[in-house]
Amino acid sequence: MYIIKIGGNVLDNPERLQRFLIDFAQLPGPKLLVHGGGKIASTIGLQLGIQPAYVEGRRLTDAETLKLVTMVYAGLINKNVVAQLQALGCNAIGMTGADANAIPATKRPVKTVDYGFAGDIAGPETINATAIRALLDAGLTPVFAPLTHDGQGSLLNTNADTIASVLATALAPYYKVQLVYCFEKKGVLSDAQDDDSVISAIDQNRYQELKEKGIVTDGMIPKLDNAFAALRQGVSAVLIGEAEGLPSLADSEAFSGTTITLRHA
Ligand SMILES: Nc1ncnc2c1ncn2[C@@H]1O[C@H](COP(=O)(O)OP(=O)(O)O)[C@@H](O)[C@H]1O
Ligand SMILES: CC(=O)N[C@@H](CCC(=O)OP(=O)(O)O)C(=O)O
Repeated sequence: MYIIKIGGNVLDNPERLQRFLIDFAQLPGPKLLVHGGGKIASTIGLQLGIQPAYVEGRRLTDAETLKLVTMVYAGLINKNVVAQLQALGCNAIGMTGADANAIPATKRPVKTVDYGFAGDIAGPETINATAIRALLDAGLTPVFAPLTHDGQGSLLNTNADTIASVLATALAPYYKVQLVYCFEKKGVLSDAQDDDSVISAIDQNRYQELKEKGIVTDGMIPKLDNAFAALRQGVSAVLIGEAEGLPSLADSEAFSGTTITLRHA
């Protein structure tokens, strides 16, 4: 099955999003979509007087920000993506981690930084894979917003790349899972200024090297950490590429993005 993550810079662009959803709707077999939306939440937050703040790629989520991201992720983005997929003949069902107790989490403990209502997922074993499989078996396509819950009535904000990785790992015992991170660039680049400098494959050693040289930075670090975590825990394949790359997934030769591997092939 396919687990696809779509990032905020594509969600923010109606034409690119529509093209991506057309391709996603056409993917064969069971599939699941995880969306981000950090950029849209920040833009709408600023209009409401809420300043975005991040530490190491994770948003500081105070009580007001939690309300904001709940409205934006679970409401505006999730429901519009579901409606667009319905129009394309894909029977999507919108989800957060609270729905069907799909993704329980715990509020991140305060150490040097107080992340507020940010949720940490203990591991794939805490995911309600039974409920997600029931949806897939019913022919539905779950569309996850990046929200989890603490089991005591509070939603929590969780990085969308992490949600995609943990869901892929939790479903790996039941399906041959291909996890694909789609974003606005063609893949992991060796030169941030050159869109065509895609690195075709990255293993763990190369990743260390790229990090040390400052070639891989910012949001790409948690994305790659999540990619390797998924591979180590039974996910069959992890790919990072542009949103327009979905039609090439069936043919690995045709895929022009970055393939993540544990060790060099
Ligand atoms: N070597 C690299 N190649 C491509 N993108 C990179 C690289 N290093 C850092 N990045 C940054 O990582 C970002 C993607 O991660 P993230 O901000 O989490 O976005 P999203 O969640 O939308 O996928 C890119 O927009 C880019 O700015
Ligand atoms: C805790 C945390 O950082 N949550 C993220 C969730 C959204 C997200 O991951 O969006 P992209 O995939 O578009 O970056 C945030 O609020 O930005």
